[in-house]
Amino acid sequence: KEKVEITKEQQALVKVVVEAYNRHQIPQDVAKKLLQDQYSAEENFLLLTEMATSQVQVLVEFTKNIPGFLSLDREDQIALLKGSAVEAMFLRSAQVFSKKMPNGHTEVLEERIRKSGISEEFMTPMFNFYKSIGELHMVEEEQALLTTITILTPDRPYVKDQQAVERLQETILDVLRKMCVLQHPQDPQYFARLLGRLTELRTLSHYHAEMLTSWRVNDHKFTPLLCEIWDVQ
Ligand SMILES: CCOC(=O)[C@H]1CN(C(=O)c2ccc(F)c(F)c2)CC(C)(C)c2c1[nH]c1ccccc21
Repeated sequence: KEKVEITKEQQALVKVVVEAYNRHQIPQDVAKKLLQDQYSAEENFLLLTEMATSQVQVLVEFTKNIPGFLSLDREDQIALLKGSAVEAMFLRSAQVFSKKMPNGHTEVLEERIRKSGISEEFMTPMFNFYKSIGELHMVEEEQALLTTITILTPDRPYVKDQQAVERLQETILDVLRKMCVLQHPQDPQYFARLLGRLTELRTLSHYHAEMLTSWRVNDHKFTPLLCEIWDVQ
């Protein structure tokens, strides 16, 4: 039985990433606002765009704290951010959605999200993904490292030095794999299941591109930052 142990520098790496991840939490107040009152679809949509805009700002701040990220080529940093923004949004959404809420709140939240002018066809895969993330009961280290792995995906469009990104991603994958073995000794497949979620995430981000076209049709407004990061208009 191979003795799995996390080295001192790996512990330091996890500490930096988790602290950054927790420091850059989305203010939960948007979710609370959505839960508070019954708004119109337009108001719900506006709340969601506010939530997405602040999440992008949070994402940029978070990536600066990923060890090695700022030493990557500047244009590659942008390519990684742009390429992972939607996936990071859905990962964060899933984490917000699967947070323990007073009973009945999750259903209300789901119903409010459904009534925000988004076509029904995207809701099913989206909520299925949230459920599959929720079922993993990830600890915050796993959430932070999984988000980091998503950001450090080497094969995003326009990334020039993929090897440099791969080296960084491998460092994170290695410590996450060890943590999963230590954290879930009874479930040797846990690490594989975590990575399987990243595949589901990519599918969701394809749906998101289609969602955008349907929103444009109903002339929904987006913030300049969202237009930039989501390639809208
Ligand atoms: C963490 C940042 O996440 C977002 O901003 C998501 C939030 N999304 C959620 O399902 C969601 C999850 C938990 C909540 F508590 C909540 F309130 C929403 C997904 C989506 C509906 C597709 C969306 C978001 N922003 C938009 C802007 C315009 C249109 C659509 C969205």
